[in-house]
Amino acid sequence: MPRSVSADVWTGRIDHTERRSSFRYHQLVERVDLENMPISADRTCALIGFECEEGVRRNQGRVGAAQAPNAIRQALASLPWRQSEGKRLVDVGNVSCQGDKLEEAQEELGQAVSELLSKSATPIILGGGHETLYGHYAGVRKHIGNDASLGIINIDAHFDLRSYEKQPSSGTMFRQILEHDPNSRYYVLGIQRFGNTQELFDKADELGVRYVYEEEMAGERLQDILASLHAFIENHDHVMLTLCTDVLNAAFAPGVSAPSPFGLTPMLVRSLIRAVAAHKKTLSFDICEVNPVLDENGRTVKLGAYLTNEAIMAFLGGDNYDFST
Ligand SMILES: N=CN[C@@H](CCC(=O)O)C(=O)O
Ligand SMILES: [Mn+2]
Ligand SMILES: [Mn+2]
Repeated sequence: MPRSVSADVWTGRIDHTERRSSFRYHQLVERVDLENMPISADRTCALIGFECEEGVRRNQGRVGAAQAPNAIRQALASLPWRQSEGKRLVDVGNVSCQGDKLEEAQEELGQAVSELLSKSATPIILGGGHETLYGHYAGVRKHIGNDASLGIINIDAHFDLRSYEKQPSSGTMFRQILEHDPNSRYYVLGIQRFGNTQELFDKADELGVRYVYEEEMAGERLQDILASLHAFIENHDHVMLTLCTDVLNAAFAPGVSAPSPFGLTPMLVRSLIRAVAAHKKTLSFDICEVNPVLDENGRTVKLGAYLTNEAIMAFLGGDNYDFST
């Protein structure tokens, strides 16, 4: 079971104590116990953190991502809450990796994600290294059953299709999934031509992975990409979305294990998140690889919080947030 976070994490500027139109996240979020959480009648997003960097460590990366869940919460706390009554945000706390027990932590996260889905809440998972995705996936698959088709959309500079023969890591998850699950398909956007070895491109082709290079995503091509994303979503029973923050240009997101000098702009990533999270087939979202230890003046954490806010707003919808067109 996740452990709840301290109330200190959810503090920030207060403009008014009662007028909802002046509320920020920290005035609205409800810290709840997953075990006792009722089935949601209202549209509800549920934050769950995954304090884990063991996958990054195993993948020879730079650790620090385990500190991201609470750092992202603190950055979210002061953002304005612009949703009408009847739209809720709950926080069920953090699952933490103990020592090198990555697989146990991923299982625990999967259990929690599946419980959230069964309570009609939309899981918003704050990673953690990108190994968070495997726990996220396990929870979604448990909830939808083995026969439903699942489209996994990854916004990432990397394929994460490495061999897991020795051990799973933050670079292996999609190969783990595709080699065991015939009903899952993988679409990754933002691939760096020189951020992946030829072996990984070959593996992507072998496993039927659909991918778009970062350099193909600028300008007018975005409309075609959004159309292809829409078609991918339509072709599956359910969809899940994962964001590997290192897909962003290193100038905007220096606080990641493997920065991308030619990465995407925040505005483009925002468009992708809005398009996918607004679709009714999309069940859940995770943000991974934010590393507060490597950050510069909190800018990656802040950007991570803003992109998480975009996902939450798109899931909850409403007059100002109808991104589904
Ligand atoms: N999560 C993925 N990480 C990348 C790291 C690449 C790098 O360190 O350059 C990968 O495994 O390919
Ligand atoms: Mn990546
Ligand atoms: Mn990744």
